[in-house]
Amino acid sequence: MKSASPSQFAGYLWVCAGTLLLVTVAFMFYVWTEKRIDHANELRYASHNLVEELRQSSDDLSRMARTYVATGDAQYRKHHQEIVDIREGRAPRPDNYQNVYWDLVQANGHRPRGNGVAVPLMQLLREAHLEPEELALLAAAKNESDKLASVDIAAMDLRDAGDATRATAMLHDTAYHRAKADIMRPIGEVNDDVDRRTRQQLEHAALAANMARITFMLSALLLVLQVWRAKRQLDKERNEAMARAQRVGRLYSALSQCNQAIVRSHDETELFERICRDVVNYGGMQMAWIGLIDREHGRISVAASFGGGVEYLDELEVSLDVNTPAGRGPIGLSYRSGEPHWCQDYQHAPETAHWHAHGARYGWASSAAIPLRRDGEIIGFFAPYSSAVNAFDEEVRELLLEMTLDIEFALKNFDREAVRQQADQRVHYLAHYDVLTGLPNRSQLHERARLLLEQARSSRTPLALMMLDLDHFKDINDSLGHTVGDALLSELALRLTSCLRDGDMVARLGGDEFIFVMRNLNSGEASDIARKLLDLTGQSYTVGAHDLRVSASIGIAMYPDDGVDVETLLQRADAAMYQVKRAGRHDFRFFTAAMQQRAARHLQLVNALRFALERGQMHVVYQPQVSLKTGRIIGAEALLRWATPELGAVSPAEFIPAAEESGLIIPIGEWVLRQAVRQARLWLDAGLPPLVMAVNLSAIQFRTADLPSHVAQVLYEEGLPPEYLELELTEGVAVQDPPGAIATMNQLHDRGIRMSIDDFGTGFSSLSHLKKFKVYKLKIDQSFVRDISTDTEDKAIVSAIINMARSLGLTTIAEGVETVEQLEFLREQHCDEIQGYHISKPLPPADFERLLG
Ligand SMILES: Nc1nc2c(ncn2[C@@H]2O[C@@H]3COP(=O)(O)O[C@H]4[C@@H](O)[C@H](n5cnc6c(=O)[nH]c(N)nc65)O[C@@H]4COP(=O)(O)O[C@H]3[C@H]2O)c(=O)[nH]1
Repeated sequence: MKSASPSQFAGYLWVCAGTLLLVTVAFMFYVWTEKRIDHANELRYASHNLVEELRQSSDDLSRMARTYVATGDAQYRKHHQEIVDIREGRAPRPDNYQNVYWDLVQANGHRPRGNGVAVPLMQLLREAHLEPEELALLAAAKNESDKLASVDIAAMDLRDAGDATRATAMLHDTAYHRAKADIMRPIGEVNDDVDRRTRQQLEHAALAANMARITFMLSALLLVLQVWRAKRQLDKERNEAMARAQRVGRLYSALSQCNQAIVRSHDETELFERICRDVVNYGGMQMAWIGLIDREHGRISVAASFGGGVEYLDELEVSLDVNTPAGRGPIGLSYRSGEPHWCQDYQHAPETAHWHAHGARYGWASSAAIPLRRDGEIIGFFAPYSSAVNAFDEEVRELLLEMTLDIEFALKNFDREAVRQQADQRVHYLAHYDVLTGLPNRSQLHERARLLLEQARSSRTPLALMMLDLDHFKDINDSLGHTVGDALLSELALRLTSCLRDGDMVARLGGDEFIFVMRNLNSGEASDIARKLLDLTGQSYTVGAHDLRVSASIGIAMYPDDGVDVETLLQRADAAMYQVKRAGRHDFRFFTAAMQQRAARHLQLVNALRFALERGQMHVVYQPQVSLKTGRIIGAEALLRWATPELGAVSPAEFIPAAEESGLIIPIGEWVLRQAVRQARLWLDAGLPPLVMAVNLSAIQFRTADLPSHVAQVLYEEGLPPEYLELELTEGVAVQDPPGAIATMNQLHDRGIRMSIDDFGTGFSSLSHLKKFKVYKLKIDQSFVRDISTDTEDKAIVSAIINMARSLGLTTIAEGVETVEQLEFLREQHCDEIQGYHISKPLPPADFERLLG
């Protein structure tokens, strides 16, 4: 799949050019060697001509001399002289001088014209590239010839002198012949030598020419080969360019498919699958997979795959651990470098060695590992495989990287979408569920309860709606903190859920209030379940270091008897639950019509109480407290009275609990305290006998953080010494948080304020606690006093309380004393003080003053 780069074809062209140069050089060498042969032949020819000219000139001189001697014709002597002159370079050489000078003369009857250059023959011979030995032989021959020419001249002179016979003899005698032979022999030797030398040169030149020819032919062949290769390469490159163009086109369509996949995918898994499919179908890859990092196990798990040979992944072992072979592959390398890894030759690359055998089965020839990032962190890898080596050229890499960027972009979008969906789900959850317990909240309760009611209606079956509220749960929150309270509620929610049957529901309305909606349940079964719930709630809770116990109050409303809609049933279960609370808590009750009235009354009271003080509807009355020892009034209990035009006079026994439950007891109680303290000061100022003013303090008031300082402040502002004030506390103040109650009592005591325990005997005070309380008086509840004249048990209780108080050094006062009998019994038992109608009903201040006076 790899395309040859253009430079490779250019390389081939360069090789062709080089080969062409070689061909040219070989050819030139060949031409040169051929020329060398010609040159050698030429030299040989020239040498032969010159040597021949020496021989011929010598012969011509002899012939001229002999002819002259024979004929006496002067021209021959002239010729003789001309030949000598030409040979010595004294006369110009004839234009077309042939060696046979005489023949020239004879041919046209004219003497040869001397148009050539006058050069001595010996000089020409010296320039004829002859060997020195050859030149020496020719010089010797020339010398002999010159000598013989002198003999010729002497013979011709003799002829001129008339002695033709002797002249002829001189030119034909043995000496002449011998001299001639001495000329011819070296010339022959030189000729032979030149021939031999030339032959040698020719042989060398021929050898070189052959070599040059072979070189030329071979290089020409090579050139043809190179041209063929270049042509083939060019075709290959052209084909590859076309294939690349097609592949790039495919990859672009893969990229476009990838973008479509991003748009169309709804989640990560779908996207990954589409990407793998597109890169195979459109991107020309054989197989592709996406693996995600499994950080827990330090390996890669396949998230999506597509293509031929995906079975490869079944047994694939890839890790990120550099210490294992499976962690040193392309993915491991990419993970550690943070860069894509391109393995262009899968079967031979060292990094894929671990998978060579496995990959060979599927024909992988190249592979890539491209990191996928989310928020900058590598979360996985995109791994395309190809059956061609070098599949990942620049374009493919760029496109794959672009695809990867697109995938990362999509992941970011999915994350945003997921965050948005999570936020939506969270909003939905918060709208329908209670965060602390995971139970349905009020809105979900309404929705589901409506459905359950629908079902009950259509199946004509009963349905119970129960409201469970923890007793004094606020005390746990206040004393141990909300974390402990929350933990307890969570645990409680689990317990309550365990009681549910399929299709029933429990919801938390907030605080410590839980609602159950239970289908197909008659009142008997509802009672059983309520008991079970009370039992479950009452079991101990271990929260951190605390071992806690709580109780609950449950109100039950039944469909269809008590109501047919959620609102009504809720309201009625609430009324029933309220009644349980009023009746002492830790119980369950079914709704009754009377309850409804009471609940309505309660609501009416609370609403009216809000405006009672500002509308001046309240006042305080005072009931005297008498010492049994002296019979004198030693104190007064301040008792609140409330009357409205609509409700008339309302009993404190009715409105005080309503004020406590609504929290209104705080401002009202403060008002009473101030009124009572102010009244005590007025009586002191009026010079009446000093008495202790007893003021009822609700448990809720007692638990306000700044109570001691507030009381001290009121005393200070009203100018009453603290010893004239007595706070009547109920036993309940210490039940929830004994250490806290003791601390408050200590602070009050430190400020000189007295405290008594009201209604003693009705609560759960333990003696051990009582010892720690800084109270000075116990007030025996009137329920015991009422029947002491007739009921022996009450007698015993009252007697026990008085004795116990005495042993603790506490004063006792009996309330609700209405008869002499009661008074007598109390006196017998050494009760210290009494209070009751027998002495006086609670009185307005003026009446009280009269009583004192
Ligand atoms: N049958 C009968 N009753 C007698 C007799 N002598 C006194 N009483 C009544 O007994 C109650 C005594 O007050 P308590 O036990 O503190 O019980 C009080 C007290 O707990 C609460 N209360 C009244 N005023 C206040 C107040 O200002 N603050 C607080 N926190 N509670 C108050 O309301 C309760 C009821 O108060 P009252 O209706 O005023 O009722 C008073 C009083 O009128 C008697 O011989 N026979």
